[in-house]
Amino acid sequence: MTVLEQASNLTNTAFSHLPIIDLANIDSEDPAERAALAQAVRDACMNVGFFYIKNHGIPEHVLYTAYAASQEFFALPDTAKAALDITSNPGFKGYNGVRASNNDPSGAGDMHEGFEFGWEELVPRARDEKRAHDGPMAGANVWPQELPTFRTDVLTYYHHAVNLGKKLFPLFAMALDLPPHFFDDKTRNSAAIMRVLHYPPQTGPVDDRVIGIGAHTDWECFTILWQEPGIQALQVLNAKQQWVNAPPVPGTFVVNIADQLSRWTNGVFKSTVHRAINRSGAERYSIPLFFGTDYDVRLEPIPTCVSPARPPQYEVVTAGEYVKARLQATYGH
Ligand SMILES: O=C(O)CCC(=O)C(=O)O
Ligand SMILES: [Fe+2]
Repeated sequence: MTVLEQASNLTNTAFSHLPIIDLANIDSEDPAERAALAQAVRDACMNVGFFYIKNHGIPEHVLYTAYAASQEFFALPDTAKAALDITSNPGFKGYNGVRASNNDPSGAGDMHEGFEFGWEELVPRARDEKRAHDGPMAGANVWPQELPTFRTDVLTYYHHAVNLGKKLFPLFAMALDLPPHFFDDKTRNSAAIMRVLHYPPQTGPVDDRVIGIGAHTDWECFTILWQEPGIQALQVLNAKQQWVNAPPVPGTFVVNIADQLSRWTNGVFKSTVHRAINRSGAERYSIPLFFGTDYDVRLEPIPTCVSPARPPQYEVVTAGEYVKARLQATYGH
């Protein structure tokens, strides 16, 4: 079945859990195995917009080191974190405090603090060609001077996650009836933003307008999310408007389709609403990587996703313009 045939046959059943996709065959030489994997990805992207991936290949110690570094960062005094405030750096890099962001326009501020950074070589370069095309999103990363290994600890995980993201694009391409390398020349410059997040526990009565992160969709192509083990917080909205829990599953990441890929696929892939509430009583940390296309790519509908019966649904914008507009709305500047 072509991608559009499958899209027009969708029954819109409300999902009750997120599928788990095993990436063990991602490098398989066997076309049948790769096709089966691409079909599983297509089903998940059309029906849910979210899935877990296992056998992703990122070593546990890399994750643990980034996690430990983020705990140290958020334990710094407020003055040290405020010195890196996201509103004083171009290109939305740096720290945002508790309730400084608001992902749900009907909310009153997200109950988390975060720290954002984008592409940077592990060995810094005076002029990084990969950053020369960032346009509206241009701006260097900032790092806490108090923690000498923080930069390396989180950037090491960043590079692993970016490499994993690059391996997912051929699967998305195959799922969309495109040649496997369709996205290669649109993802040369790794427009990928990582955010380390800290959610204080919310106990007792909770104002629904002030939750960990309010209901939202993500803005890039897809997100690869690491969640703190053992703490349920993430919830995903299904077609019946029910919140479905997406608990951490050991050895997996959550992957979700975001707005760029949904717009690019003319709505064939779903960018699904989600939120997080930490009612566990303990601190919670999570680390999303938002993987976009190069910021100068125009999000024109992919040809396999358009037909007379399914005309283009979205205005064409560049990826950078789209992300910047959403960041401005969320951080209020
Ligand atoms: O922390 C989480 O589980 C979700 C974070 C999230 O949705 C986001 O940062 O966009
Ligand atoms: Fe999100």
